[in-house]
Amino acid sequence: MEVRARAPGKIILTGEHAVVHGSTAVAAAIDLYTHVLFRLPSPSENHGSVELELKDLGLVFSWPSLRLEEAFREMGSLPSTPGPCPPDYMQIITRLVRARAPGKIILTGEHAVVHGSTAVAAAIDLYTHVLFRLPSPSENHGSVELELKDLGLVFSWPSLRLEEAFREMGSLPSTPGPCPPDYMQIITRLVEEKNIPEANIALCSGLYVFLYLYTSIHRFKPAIVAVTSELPLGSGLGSSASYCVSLAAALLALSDSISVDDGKNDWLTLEGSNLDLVNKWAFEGEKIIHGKPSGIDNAVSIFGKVLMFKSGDLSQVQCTLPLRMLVTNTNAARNTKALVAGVSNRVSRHLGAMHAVFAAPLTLLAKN
Ligand SMILES: Nc1ncnc2c1ncn2[C@@H]1O[C@H](COP(=O)(O)OP(=O)(O)O)[C@@H](O)[C@H]1O
Ligand SMILES: C[C@@](O)(CCOP(=O)(O)O)CC(=O)O
Repeated sequence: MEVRARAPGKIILTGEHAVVHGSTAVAAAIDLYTHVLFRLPSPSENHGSVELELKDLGLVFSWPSLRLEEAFREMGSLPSTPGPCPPDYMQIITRLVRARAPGKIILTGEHAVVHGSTAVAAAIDLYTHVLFRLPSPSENHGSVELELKDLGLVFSWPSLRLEEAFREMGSLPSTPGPCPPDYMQIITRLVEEKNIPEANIALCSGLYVFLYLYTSIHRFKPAIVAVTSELPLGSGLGSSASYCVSLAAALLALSDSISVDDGKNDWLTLEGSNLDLVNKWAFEGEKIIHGKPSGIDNAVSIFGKVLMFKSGDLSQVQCTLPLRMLVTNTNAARNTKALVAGVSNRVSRHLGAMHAVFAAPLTLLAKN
């Protein structure tokens, strides 16, 4: 069964805007139409979804019928006569996820941990928050938008532009792994197009991470992602890891890769394989920002509490008393990627001396 409908556009000859306030307007239909073709799938199509093809934009959206049924189950009854869209209905339609992940403080073993030594780190109660939402139908939003709220910056890539840019890649990654060089080249180009001022150049790596995670998990689907952080950026408190973790968690929560319980309004704590998946993606993000991270920052941001970490293995440190720490922000700008590379350079020149330095804090730990 198939139905086609069309309806024309209009031109307002006089009274535009005034008409909103009760004045008279004169308008005429024009002979440009929007066409809708609506068809029920044939039995052989084995089609269990509601599919929307926005042909002019080359976009297809599909919602499995079972998914819709599950999402709207909490609504007592669904509207069936024309009326304003009820707010709870709109919330289900727009789909919105908030995720947050904490920063960290490394108590001992910073840098040494990159070279296989043990480090001890604790999560702190300052968070990066990510809000990820799919636009409502009325927003007419054909872009992937990233709002960095604290910095007052908005970056937007039209979905069609992303699709065109990535067309040359055979297949896009969909499981966590290092960003392939040709993928990174395309991402770099997409960020360069934004002409980021020199003062904000450190942000570029955060944008690379965003585009890598977003396109790997959600391809080119239009969406709005807003980031805010309680952490100072680039001050050693792990803002990059908490950015990567909260971003990965928010993106995965609205994907098919992990399922979260929609029914609850409170914060959910991810567990088990879901947590591991977020950790893997976040670590790939950290690699983009830091070059060769140890993985301690994302591990602490993911698992919380106080952790002892060595070459990817971690164990929880039992603390019976609440830890109170006084942290001072020196406001001295630093670049973790360059520092990590600098230490590696020193290790290659003075191996013995550097290993003695790395081992010293552990001797202290062992004595206490
Ligand atoms: N809230 C955020 N918004 C955008 N980018 C962020 C945010 N937090 C961290 N980043 C990214 O992480 C980088 C800071 O990482 P890094 O230099 O390792 O410092 P930190 O010690 O805070 O982790 C920023 O330059 C940016 O690329
Ligand atoms: C220097 C290092 O030990 C920690 C980096 O932490 P931060 O991103 O500067 O907060 C590097 C690492 O462990 O990957």
